[in-house]
Amino acid sequence: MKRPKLRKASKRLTCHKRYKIQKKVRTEHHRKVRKEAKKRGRKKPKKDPGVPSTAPFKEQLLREAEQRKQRLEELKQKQKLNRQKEHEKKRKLEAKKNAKIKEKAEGKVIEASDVVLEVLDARDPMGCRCPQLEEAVTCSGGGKKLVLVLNKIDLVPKENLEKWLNYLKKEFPTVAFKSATLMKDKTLVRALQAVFQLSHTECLGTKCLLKILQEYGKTLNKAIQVGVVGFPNVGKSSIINSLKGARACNVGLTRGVTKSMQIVHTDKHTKMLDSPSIIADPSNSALALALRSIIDTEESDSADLLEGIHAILSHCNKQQVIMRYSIPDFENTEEFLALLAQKRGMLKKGGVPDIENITKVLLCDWTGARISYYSQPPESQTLPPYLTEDKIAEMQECFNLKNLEEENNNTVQALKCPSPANSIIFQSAGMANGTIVIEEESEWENLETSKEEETEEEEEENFTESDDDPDNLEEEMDVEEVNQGFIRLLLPV
Ligand SMILES: Nc1nc2c(ncn2[C@@H]2O[C@H](COP(=O)(O)OP(=O)(O)OP(=O)(O)O)[C@@H](O)[C@H]2O)c(=O)[nH]1
Repeated sequence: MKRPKLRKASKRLTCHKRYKIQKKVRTEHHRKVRKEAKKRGRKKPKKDPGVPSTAPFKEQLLREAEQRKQRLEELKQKQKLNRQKEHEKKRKLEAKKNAKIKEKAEGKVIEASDVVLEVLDARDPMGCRCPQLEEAVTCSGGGKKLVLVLNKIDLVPKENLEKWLNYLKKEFPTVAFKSATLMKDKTLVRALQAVFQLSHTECLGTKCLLKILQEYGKTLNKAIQVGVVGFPNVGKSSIINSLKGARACNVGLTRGVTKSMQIVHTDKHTKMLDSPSIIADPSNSALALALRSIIDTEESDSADLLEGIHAILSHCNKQQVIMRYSIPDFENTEEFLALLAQKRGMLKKGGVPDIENITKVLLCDWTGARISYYSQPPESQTLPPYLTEDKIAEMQECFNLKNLEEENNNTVQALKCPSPANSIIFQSAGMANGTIVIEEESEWENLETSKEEETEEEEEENFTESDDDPDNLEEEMDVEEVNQGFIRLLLPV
């Protein structure tokens, strides 16, 4: 009797049959791949077999090939030169355009102001001075005054600051200033100011600056307009905010935050005019362009940015740079950037250092609020050609210079400064040529708000400002630091 089938028949094949099928699949696949490659055309370039040694006129053929190669290279070189020439032409055209706008725009801010505050970064005061601006104010007639505001004094050693104050006061009345850099969340700021007296919110020199402006207003017997002018990121808006005691103007790590002219009333008799920064002239040195020009994240040429970093590094003490950034010794700028990108975790796919981004971050760092470096004033006082002894006396007239010196001394005493050992020595490139560019049709934007509007704005600000906004990065970091400090202080020790 036949046994009933309990299970399904097994699908097992003999090895011979299985290998045969596998081989067939493989050859089919190869055939298909070859066919497709043939359809697409050859991908690999054919290897040049060279000239066989038996060929007649071999030497002549080789010479001709060499000549062809040379001609091709010459052509490439020519094209490169042409491109460079065009680039240069474009730059010159832009400079001319800026110079044309300058005549009108410069007139606008200077014309509108009774006093012009030229804001200088205390780390490189000479590099922030713009001869075109100083000449325009001192030679404008009409009794306009120019006052230098030495801002970011918290980033240079005390002795260096004193040297600069001594140097600059011989040319223009100079005020030492430290702006309040934490002015985002006003409620938090007020609370912290009241409880912990945090240095970020603390500004120094406000009393002194307001006093000299008010005194000048009194001598003129009218409300005065004060133009705040300077290169990008020197702290123009921060100074106005500090004088106002509130965040009236936008402040940011990136350069060129202020895009239009703005009016802020600090008191009944003083109107501050915040203006977009002076545009550095393309004829400036690479160092001046690196520190004083606006970095456009989309348009800036990465070769120019790299040249900028190279210029900064070559004007610094290498050992101090290595210590400041805690990186190993480096041979050149590219290596420095690669090491720093690795240290900061700025890597692209495959762990490749993101040189482009680290370059931009670094350039912002050098005009921002963190890196401490300092330059020395010139050994002897040489007046710029537009500044005579008479002009100096005219600029100092109506100001109580003795009082100003005392106030500056008080500011210096109250200041917490980095020691020279924690600061990088830097060699300035000297004054930077520039033009004040404001669009012809641009109007003054009145930022004066009523108290109610201010509180509304405040609430809105706290909700609308994106946490990811790179412009607010620093302020965010500060808030975070503050919060951490806050928590630390609240925790039991
Ligand atoms: N440490 C320190 N940082 C400051 C001081 N003043 C301003 N800053 C910082 O410098 C950066 C630039 O300040 P802004 O007030 O935006 O400078 P600005 O000149 O108005 O800049 P633009 O609008 O780009 O021309 C910001 O990150 C500020 O927080 C200061 O006295 N000390």
